[in-house]
Amino acid sequence: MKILTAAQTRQADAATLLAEGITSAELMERAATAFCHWLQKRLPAHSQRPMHIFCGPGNNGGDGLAIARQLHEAGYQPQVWTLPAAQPSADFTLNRQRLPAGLPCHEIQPETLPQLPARAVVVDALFGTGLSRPLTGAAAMLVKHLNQSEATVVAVDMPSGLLTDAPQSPDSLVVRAHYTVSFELPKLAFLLPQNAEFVGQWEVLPIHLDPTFIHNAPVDNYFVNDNFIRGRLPARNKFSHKGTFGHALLLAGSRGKIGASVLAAKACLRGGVGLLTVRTPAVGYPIMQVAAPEAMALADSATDFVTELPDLKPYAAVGIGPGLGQEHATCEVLRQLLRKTKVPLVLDADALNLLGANPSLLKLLPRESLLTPHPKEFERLVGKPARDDYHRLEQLRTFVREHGCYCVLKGAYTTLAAPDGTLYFNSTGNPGMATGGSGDVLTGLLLALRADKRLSPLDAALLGLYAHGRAGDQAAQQTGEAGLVAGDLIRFIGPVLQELTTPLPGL
Ligand SMILES: NC(=O)C1=CN([C@@H]2O[C@H](COP(=O)(O)OP(=O)(O)OC[C@H]3O[C@@H](n4cnc5c(N)ncnc54)[C@H](OP(=O)(O)O)[C@@H]3O)[C@@H](O)[C@H]2O)[C@@H](O)CC1
Ligand SMILES: Nc1ncnc2c1ncn2[C@@H]1O[C@H](COP(=O)(O)OP(=O)(O)O)[C@@H](O)[C@H]1O
Ligand SMILES: [K+]
Repeated sequence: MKILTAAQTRQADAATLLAEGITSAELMERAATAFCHWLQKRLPAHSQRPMHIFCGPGNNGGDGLAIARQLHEAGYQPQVWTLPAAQPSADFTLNRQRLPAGLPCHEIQPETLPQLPARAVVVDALFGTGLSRPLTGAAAMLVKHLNQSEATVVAVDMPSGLLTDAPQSPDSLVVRAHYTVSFELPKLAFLLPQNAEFVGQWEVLPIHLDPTFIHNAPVDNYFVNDNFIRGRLPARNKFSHKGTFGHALLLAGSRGKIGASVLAAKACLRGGVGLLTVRTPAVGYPIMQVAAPEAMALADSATDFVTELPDLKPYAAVGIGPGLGQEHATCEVLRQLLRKTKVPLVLDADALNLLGANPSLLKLLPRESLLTPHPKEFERLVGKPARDDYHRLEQLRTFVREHGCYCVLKGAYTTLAAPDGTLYFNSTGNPGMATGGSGDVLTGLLLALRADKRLSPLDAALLGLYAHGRAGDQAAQQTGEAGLVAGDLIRFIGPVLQELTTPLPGL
């Protein structure tokens, strides 16, 4: 799914009017109907909860007025509030005129702000994608009032005051919505941690914007949902053998962190690798052999950490990092690996910390390597903290372009950056996965997919992220989010990959 900018959304709007031969008021009516259906499913008219719809001067306000009329017709009793405005938009004016006589509509004044008890439902239709500057005056006063109330707030398209694809100044006022109901495609603002307190739970409803426009629109950002993933994992050929799926090498573990290597090894095996060899410090050798008998283990001559790089000839892909430690000898293993390898690399955890601490290593990074930092590891990699979440995304684009690599910034909506700077925001996963070892499982799974010669680097990375999150979602249904441990994810990798496998075409 593409993520459009605010400007592109306006163009999509215009293209739709042209392609369908409809008026902007008709498209607005469609958006309002979609919103009302969403609300009616959750809040029946007979609930009798007080409802206040706050409308701004533009088309977001126009949506609010159309929503008010439609809800009134469906038996709700909303009250409408408009901001004083010198030049409201044409569709605002039209929908203001179309309000039925029995529907109360007031202009907002400081002394007439309504009481908003906890039972009240607020529809925020003040500003959407047309926001052009921080809120001041009556709008600012109203947003403060909404944010101080205990009412349930549902934002139309955007929480008012939030910009669609750029950070606003830190002291800007923004509505804190519990729900944001938007149209057609997700907005970049919804995917960033710094906006979570404003956006709440978000959803996009289809309003059938022109598919040709969307298809042709050039974008930097994609939202990775089920549709986007379908068709990327081919079914296994009847005559395939373990060589088809590759022999992976994993360098992982140190004393006290052999568990990380076991989690990554098991995830790699469940991710469908043909063969797996794990280079483990001697202390991990018996543990690995017992915990993951399907994997071959190569014991290092050092007891506590990895100090020797095995001969790389047999391997189709190499993963390095989980539980590795940052000993000097281990750093030298990484250096040799970066120099010698000719096959895909997956780098995680301490391998990334070593890269961050040794810029000379970063220069050796082979093209198309896949790095999987969480935000702190990413900060160590680039050497300076991000000003905000938008700046971090820019740092990510710069980093992958400079190093010709793929980089996965982990967290909610884990973001994959491709070497050309395109960003892919993953839609699966849940906060239950914020538990030690989840990242090790991801490394193992990605290693398996990079060893599979049938997959492009991009498809392997997208599939790995999506399947990892989906395994987390399925695991959490059984364990609950708090009860989820990283090992639970591994059990679900196989079934999830099966679900995502492309079936034969139907007859
Ligand atoms: N394709 C779709 O998805 C569809 C989108 N639709 C809806 O249209 C919405 C976009 O409408 P929009 O372009 O009219 O912008 P909107 O957000 O109402 O604000 C613009 C007005 O606010 C003003 N203004 C701006 N900032 C301000 C400030 N800080 N303080 C005070 N005023 C400020 C600005 O004035 P100006 O900047 O010109 O001075 C202008 O008057 C979109 O979010 C969705 O709800 C649907 O109807 C149909 C399908
Ligand atoms: N709130 C969340 N929503 C979705 N996924 C999450 C969330 N928190 C963590 N995750 C996922 O869990 C994994 C955690 O990785 P990481 O921080 O490296 O953990 P560890 O180092 O303990 O293995 C990442 O894949 C991340 O995307
Ligand atoms: K709004």
